[in-house]
Amino acid sequence: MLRIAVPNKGSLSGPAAEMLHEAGYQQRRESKELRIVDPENEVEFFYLRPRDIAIYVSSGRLDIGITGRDLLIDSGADAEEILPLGFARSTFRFAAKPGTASGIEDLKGKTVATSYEGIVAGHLADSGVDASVVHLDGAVETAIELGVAEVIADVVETGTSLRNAGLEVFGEPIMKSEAIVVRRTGADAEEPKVQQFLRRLQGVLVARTYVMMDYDCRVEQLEKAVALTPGLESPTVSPLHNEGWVAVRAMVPAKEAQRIMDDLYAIGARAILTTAIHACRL
Ligand SMILES: Nc1ncnc2c1ncn2[C@@H]1O[C@H](COP(=O)(O)OP(=O)(O)OP(=O)(O)O)[C@@H](O)[C@H]1O
Ligand SMILES: O=P(O)(O)OC[C@H]1O[C@H](OP(=O)(O)OP(=O)(O)O)[C@H](O)[C@@H]1O
Ligand SMILES: [Mg+2]
Repeated sequence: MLRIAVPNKGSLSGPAAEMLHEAGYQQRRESKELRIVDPENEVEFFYLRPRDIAIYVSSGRLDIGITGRDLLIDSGADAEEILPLGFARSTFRFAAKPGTASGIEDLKGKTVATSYEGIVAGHLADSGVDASVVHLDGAVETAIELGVAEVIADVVETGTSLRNAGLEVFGEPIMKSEAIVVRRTGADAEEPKVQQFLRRLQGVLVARTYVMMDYDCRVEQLEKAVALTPGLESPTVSPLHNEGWVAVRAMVPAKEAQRIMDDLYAIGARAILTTAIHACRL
């Protein structure tokens, strides 16, 4: 049975459960459940604090886990990223009152408040900057107003929390994060159960980003049309009853679907349809 760690709370937990559900796995019915078994899929899910997940996985007691890239790096655990999942995207940045600092070199001798001490201490050491780090559990934006630190380092998504606290980011982003799948560093990459789990999640990612497109076009326009819809391997082309016409079917990126439909129409394609993909294996 594959043992998988899933975030039990916070920004990662809802979207992770949704993705697992879309991939055909049973998920817990109420938020207090700590573990569930999905016997049909031979998987056991453990609901853990996102911050702890890389540590459990590195111990080898759990096979894989879903966490944030920033949390993996912060933990320093012996675990590695094997698949990015595209949700909970954020950057990790320094911020301060406007005019306080413009680059990391300005942090010398200052105090930085953060919930991600591992990332910040590592980044300061790599940059050769001598600054103090104070660990806070959350709401670190308030630490400057309350005099605990001159600078903070925190997760930034929309920037609303910083704006509300009258703070501004400075310097280069320390890192970019998103939800990821992790496993113990050097664990068997070919393990069939792990591979099957990853293929299912990849199927969800593709189903979310692609749509299926069908259209009819004249044979003379086929090469131009196929250049607009190259598909993954290559599009399916079938003859139509009307001579001189073919039907074409290909997957296209959902974001580009409307533009591609306009371009196909412009070269004479007709009956252009898109349909959602619910699941797939590539
Ligand atoms: N506003 C946000 N937008 C996108 N990702 C976020 C946001 N806040 C936190 N994250 C991501 O969520 C993960 C942290 O999860 P964690 O549960 O520790 O904190 P949280 O989501 O802020 O929840 P809480 O503060 O309620 O405990 C990190 O990977 C972080 O990058
Ligand atoms: O750029 P934004 O869109 O404002 O998002 C970033 C904020 O979201 C998270 O805070 P959360 O609400 O989880 O509170 P916390 O600081 O207590 O973790 C994070 O710690 C930032 O404060
Ligand atoms: Mg938070």
